[in-house]
Amino acid sequence: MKEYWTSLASILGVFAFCQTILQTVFPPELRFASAKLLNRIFNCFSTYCYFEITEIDGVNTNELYNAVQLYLSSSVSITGNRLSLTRAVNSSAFTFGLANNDSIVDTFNGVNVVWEHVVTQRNSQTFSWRPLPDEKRGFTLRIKKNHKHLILNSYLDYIMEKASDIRRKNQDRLLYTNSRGGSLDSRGHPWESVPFKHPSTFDTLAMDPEKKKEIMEDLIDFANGQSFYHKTGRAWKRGYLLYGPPGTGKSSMIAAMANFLGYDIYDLELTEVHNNSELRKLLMKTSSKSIIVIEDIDCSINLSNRKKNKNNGSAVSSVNSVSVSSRSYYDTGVGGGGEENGNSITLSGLLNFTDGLWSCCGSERIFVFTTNHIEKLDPALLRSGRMDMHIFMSYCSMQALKILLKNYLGVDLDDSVLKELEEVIEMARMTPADISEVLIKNRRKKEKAVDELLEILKVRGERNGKNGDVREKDDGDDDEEEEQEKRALDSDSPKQESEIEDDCKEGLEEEEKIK
Ligand SMILES: Nc1ncnc2c1ncn2[C@@H]1O[C@H](COP(=O)(O)OP(=O)(O)OP(=O)(O)O)[C@@H](O)[C@H]1O
Ligand SMILES: [Mg+2]
Repeated sequence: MKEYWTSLASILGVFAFCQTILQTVFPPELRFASAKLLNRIFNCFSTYCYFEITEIDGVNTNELYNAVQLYLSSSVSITGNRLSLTRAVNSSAFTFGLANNDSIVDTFNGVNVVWEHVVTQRNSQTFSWRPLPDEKRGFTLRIKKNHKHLILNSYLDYIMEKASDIRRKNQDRLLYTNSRGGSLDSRGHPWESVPFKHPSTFDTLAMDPEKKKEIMEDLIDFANGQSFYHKTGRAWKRGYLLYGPPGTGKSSMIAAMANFLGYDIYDLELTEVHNNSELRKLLMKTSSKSIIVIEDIDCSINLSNRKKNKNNGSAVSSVNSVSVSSRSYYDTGVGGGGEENGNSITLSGLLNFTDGLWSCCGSERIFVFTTNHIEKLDPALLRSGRMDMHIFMSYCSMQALKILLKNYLGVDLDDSVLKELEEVIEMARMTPADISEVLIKNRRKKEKAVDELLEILKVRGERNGKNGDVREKDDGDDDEEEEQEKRALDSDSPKQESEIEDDCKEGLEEEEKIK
């Protein structure tokens, strides 16, 4: 041991001596190069190697830095003496961290490594096309050279995995939005986030239990399907289309999905996206284990079917255009849309977003589109691979009503009352949103709630019966669902503008009636 210390002292002595010689002998312009050379020589004799993990890697935020920070936060909270303590805006969780320029020893597979948190002031003259934080932060990992190949890769994988576990467990899941348009924040992110705290779950969701079970199983299969997707050569992603009248629980279903899987939500506001490349950049900045949502896809953008040019008898696909709603509904951009004007995204851009090469630049991602009018969507958008599962959110059925009664009033009703409700529920065509309003209003007086609900259902049922806009009971929701989908999927031929106009009017009239 004594010999070891003696040789170490002599090496350091030689190093200091060489540096002094350099300072005095070499002119200042050569000093930097000679110091670098000396460092290299010293590194050859050192038994350690060092890895710098900077917070910002060129122009992008370094995911590994965030992962290390989170990973170390779990161990420093137990072992550290001097800790930094942070709480992100709108977050309910405190995060421990290594204090600036402090270090900690970690052990992996019996090997000790040292992490140092290095914080320096950023040179104010550094040129950057976007604002950078004042401080330059990074972690330095020190590993013995002979352990490097043994642990480095598996250790980093382990850190990434552990960090995402911690993130999911400790941190609030996040709801991201692109409301800032395409502009980036100081860390290079186009998305803004807030903690996601929607209380909707599959338990609170009122819908047919069989259908609910099917969706839950599909989600579980997806989340556990890494090896399956790999084996079959498919990108690990899945698309769900939720369609049905307003107030039937489409947004609630998305929240329930996110809560069920523990995923973040990216709520993509298409009207804020200016062109295809911006759409691609947004996609690239989404993380794995997330749900990417485009709500009311038929309203936020103007979808024209893939127009077929019937000239010369041949069906040629022309401009596949999706114009943002800042333009008029009927200004579909045909012939004039596209990326050229710099202010519209094209249908092919949207299709590639969901199923192109770029769509798999991350993994384990779910796309959810919602619409009140499935028939207005281009069949290309609905095909399997893009929207793998089409889920019809229907008016309140008896099964769904039972769930609402249980959740809102906390009671199982008598068979006689249930029978009365069953007789009128289908004909009334009320949405779960309408029904829950009645129940919320009277939640302290349960009997009154049921009486009032029965009354309203009867009145609505009679009115619908008189208007004749409800088919026979046995014609039910399934048929409606099938018919809507069939219409949407069969509509390969383009709609005339007059047809679109009729659709739109019909939709508005229907919504008025529902209200
Ligand atoms: N199936 C349902 N189960 C439980 N609650 C529901 C359901 N549908 C609607 N609700 C209630 O109604 C409210 C509105 O529902 P939600 O926003 O999910 O409807 P939506 O289908 O997304 O409507 P829109 O098409 O207008 O966006 C929710 O806050 C929820 O409380
Ligand atoms: Mg909604």
